[in-house]
Amino acid sequence: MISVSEALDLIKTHTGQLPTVKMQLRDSFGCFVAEEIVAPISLPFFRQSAMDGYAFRFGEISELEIIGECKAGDALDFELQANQAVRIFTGARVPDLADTVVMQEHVEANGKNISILQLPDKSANVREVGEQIKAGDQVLPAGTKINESIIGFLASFGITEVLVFNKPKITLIVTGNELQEAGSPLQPGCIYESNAIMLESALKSRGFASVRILKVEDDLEATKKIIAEGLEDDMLLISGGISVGDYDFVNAALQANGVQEIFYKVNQKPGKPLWFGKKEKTLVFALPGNPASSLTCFLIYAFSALKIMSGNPDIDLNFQTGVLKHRTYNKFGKTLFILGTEKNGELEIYPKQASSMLISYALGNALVMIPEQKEELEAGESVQFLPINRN
Ligand SMILES: Nc1nc2c(c(=O)[nH]1)N[C@H]1C(S)=C(S)[C@@H](COP(=O)(O)OP(=O)(O)OC[C@H]3O[C@@H](n4cnc5c(N)ncnc54)[C@H](O)[C@@H]3O)O[C@H]1N2
Ligand code: MOO
Repeated sequence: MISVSEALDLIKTHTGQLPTVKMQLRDSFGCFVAEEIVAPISLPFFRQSAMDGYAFRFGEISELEIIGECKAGDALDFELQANQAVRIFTGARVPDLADTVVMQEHVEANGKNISILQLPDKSANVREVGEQIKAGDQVLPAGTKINESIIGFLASFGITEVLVFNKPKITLIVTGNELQEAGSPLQPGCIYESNAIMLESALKSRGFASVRILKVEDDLEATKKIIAEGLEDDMLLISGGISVGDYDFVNAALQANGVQEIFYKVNQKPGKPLWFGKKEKTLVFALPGNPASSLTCFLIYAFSALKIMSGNPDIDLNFQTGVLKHRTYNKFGKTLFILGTEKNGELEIYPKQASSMLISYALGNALVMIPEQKEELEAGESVQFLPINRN
């Protein structure tokens, strides 16, 4: 059985970035920029007043004659003399011959004249051309993730579309005869289905909004058919049916669909029977059905692949180091993923850790990784953890 790091390396080897696409700026939130963006214009594009007040030529004279008015959106210019001022408003074009704006609170207005009561510094309250950024300068390097601030900044250049890596389209197939939808009392032998909504939320909260959910009974022919449908998308996630029972049909159905197996089973707990494969552009992760196994395999493996596909340059799992609050055991000779809470770098591990349970996942904020060769860890020993459930 391969190790966690071997599995991650195989995923990296077999996963590529999706093609780039020109996307409308308004739709680009969370996408990764595929090429450097340079400023098409300088910002500000023209000299602007930063205050409501009066534009004038800085000098000795404090009594000024108002010769006109310029409000935001006007394209006017004025031939200003040293003893003249223009009434001006925030965002309006500053006359070429004016170099300073005095805010209106600092003058006394007497009809067509003003007296400056408090002289500002020379050049005060004038936003110069290119003060923020000059035409041709770099706005963003390739690989930047687009957020709301960036969308606002790009919009201020008049940019309406950006070249980004496409976001993967994902199909999630949920298998299992025992799975019942919420809304009616549980039937004998059944459980409420919870992996679909959990994985859908995990995807959506990480910016992967294109998720189609399909459900199938434990039946080989039906599983083959639904997998063929799921293979249309960039990633196929399958929950359950990947173990060795007589009613686990996913492995056989993947093979029947010509999906190439890259690995099956990782030396870890939970999530041992993870299956990873590929058919043409589609990556397939068959996640073990136990809820904690499914989520762990999603967080460690499927999410790593999604990051690569979407052009995220930060493809590593961002493990952090913390110290254990209690002695902890690993009796399995496998990499153990266990849940706990982390506070100021100290990790308290929950007592209930099982692949069938979500209780510790739901309460925890840290997925702690215990290496396979470690049988016993002392209180105070350092371990790696992945922050989870933080926002
Ligand atoms: N003889 C062996 N049996 C099992 C082995 C093994 O090596 N030899 N491995 C065990 C491990 S480890 C895991 S993990 C599970 C994985 O099984 P499957 O991927 O085939 O999953 P299922 O059998 O379909 O379901 C397992 C478990 O999870 C519940 N489940 C499934 N889907 C959902 C869902 N959508 N929502 C909520 N709960 C779900 C299901 O009812 C089962 O209880 O295999 C072990 N067996
Ligand atoms: O690998 Mo399974 O997830 O231990 O129950």
